[in-house]
Amino acid sequence: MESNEQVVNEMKDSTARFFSLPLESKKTVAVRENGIEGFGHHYSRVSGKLDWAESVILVTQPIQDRNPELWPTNPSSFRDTLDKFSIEMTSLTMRTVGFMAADLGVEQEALVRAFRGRRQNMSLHHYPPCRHPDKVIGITPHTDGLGLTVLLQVDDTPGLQIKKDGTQVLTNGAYRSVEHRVLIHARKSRTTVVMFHDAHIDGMVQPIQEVLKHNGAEARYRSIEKLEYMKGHFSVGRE
Ligand SMILES: O=C(O)CCC(=O)C(=O)O
Ligand SMILES: [Fe+2]
Repeated sequence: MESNEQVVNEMKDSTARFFSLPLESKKTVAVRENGIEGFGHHYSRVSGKLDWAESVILVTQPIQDRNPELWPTNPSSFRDTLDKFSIEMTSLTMRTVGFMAADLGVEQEALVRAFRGRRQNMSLHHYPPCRHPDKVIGITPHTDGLGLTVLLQVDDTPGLQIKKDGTQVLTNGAYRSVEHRVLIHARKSRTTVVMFHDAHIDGMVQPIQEVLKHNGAEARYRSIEKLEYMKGHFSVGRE
């Protein structure tokens, strides 16, 4: 059994090695027409500045939603590492959500059940340096929209900028979804691994009843179906 530190190190190492491969190798898992998953420049729809991020987007949980043909095989252990890392991040998320429940003063289960068995997506990002950083953008301002994001920085290059608060529905605003963007460094590359954890109960995005009850508060957000919520978030979120 490997320690979680070993799994995290393997993940950092494999991600850095993958992005250092020649473009042709990376293109073996290129995003397909009308697809979302795979390797490519995912943010090129954004106008104004040149999209400088190379990314791999993958669905990692639940297992039956995976598209293994888009999972990199170089380094050869990469798929195995991705699988182990995904499990680690699920477990980290569940523990974190447990702490959040304690902080909110509700039963752990009230919050944990919104996350259990839900979708987990992964983005691997590589931001090469650019001598004219003001001409390019890593990722334009956005909020992440799903339940909880865990970010692993592979190196120490700065770039993530947090701008202002947005809102968070599940906790009725107690935890906020923060707007952020990624800027490019003039001399150093930056690599990150980002895990997005979805949360909803019975297909609805809404404040959790126990949280409202505990605070004796009115719901600050209307209940909305998961699919409607996603459409709304991602049509404005990334532009
Ligand atoms: O790479 C980063 O630092 C942040 C990436 C990010 O915000 C995202 O993928 O949503
Ligand atoms: Fe983000």
